[in-house]
Amino acid sequence: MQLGVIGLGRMGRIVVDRVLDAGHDVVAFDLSEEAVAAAADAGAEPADSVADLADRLGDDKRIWLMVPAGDAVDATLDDLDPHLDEDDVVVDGGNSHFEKSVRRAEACSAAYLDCGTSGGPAGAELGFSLMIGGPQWAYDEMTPVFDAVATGPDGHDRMGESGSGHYVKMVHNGVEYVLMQAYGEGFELLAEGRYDLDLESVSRTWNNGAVIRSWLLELCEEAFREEGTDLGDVDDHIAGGSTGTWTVQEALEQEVPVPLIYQSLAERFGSRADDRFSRRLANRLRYGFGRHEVARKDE
Ligand SMILES: NC(=O)C1=CN([C@@H]2O[C@H](COP(=O)(O)OP(=O)(O)OC[C@H]3O[C@@H](n4cnc5c(N)ncnc54)[C@H](O)[C@@H]3O)[C@@H](O)[C@H]2O)C=CC1
Ligand SMILES: O=C(CO)[C@H](O)[C@H](O)COP(=O)(O)O
Repeated sequence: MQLGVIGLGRMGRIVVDRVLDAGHDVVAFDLSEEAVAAAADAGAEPADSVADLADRLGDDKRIWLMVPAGDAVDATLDDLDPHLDEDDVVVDGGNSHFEKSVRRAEACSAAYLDCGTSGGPAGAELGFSLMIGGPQWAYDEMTPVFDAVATGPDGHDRMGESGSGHYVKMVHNGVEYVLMQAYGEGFELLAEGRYDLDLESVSRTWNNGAVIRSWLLELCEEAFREEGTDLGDVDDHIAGGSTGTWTVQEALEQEVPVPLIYQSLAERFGSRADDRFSRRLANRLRYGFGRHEVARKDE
């Protein structure tokens, strides 16, 4: 099969390499000329625009988008659409909002598959977990590519109709936030608690047979090994949060209680301010109701 890949960053480059390794052909485009040149060095055919990529693919185009979610997806689809027809297939492998994917599928001249991708850069060797939504025929058509990009045939499946792939990935990310928060709280208690513990040793021991072993726990072990048991100079600021926000918004709309996911998201937001208004007000209110001394900033 011949696959066009648009977006050759951390994730798109892995798609290129794994598809080439499986014996398929790849035509590659990115706004970054360096990224295109690097993909060409790896064996892909370089394209210098979206239109050029489409021309090089010929009939029955199979195209994988791995650009940042949002405007970049729409801009790419705007450029691509005049070159597409109903026999073509476009996969969006990024973290797009599922409702946008539904709208894009309706507007796209080709069959459109929304594909939640999990595994991060470690997927270069292991392969990804792929959660796919959209027409069955298009999923079947792309199966050789999904087999190559995923861990194998069990590493991908069609979740259902359009939007369902990105919906499942959105919830996956909400779960990811909670697991990170749970490990974080446990290790914080161990770090601040009664015993002088080596947290790399704790996580390594837990990773070997414990009920709570997992890949995220392996990444905790790696973090303590590389940063030290006190995490060295790693800041207490957590970036990101869009997919967790969408999960909470959807849970509110569906009236499904997800307190742990919300709490984990709130912890992220809280990490971005050292000077919380709510804490300052609570400090002052204790004076109001109890005449407790107000701690002042210059004290
Ligand atoms: N990094 C990760 O661990 C994961 C990322 N994702 C998702 O995969 C998508 C890609 O992520 P990364 O590869 O990490 O991002 P990245 O920032 O490493 O790469 C994005 C690439 O897209 C290119 N690009 C941007 N706009 C473009 C356009 N209009 N046309 C062509 N190329 C364009 C950039 O030049 C860059 O090379 C995002 O939606 C992200 O949320 C999903 C799962 C895991
Ligand atoms: O999807 C992912 C992992 O599964 C990506 O790493 C994503 O970039 C995480 O973003 P955020 O922390 O903002 O939710």
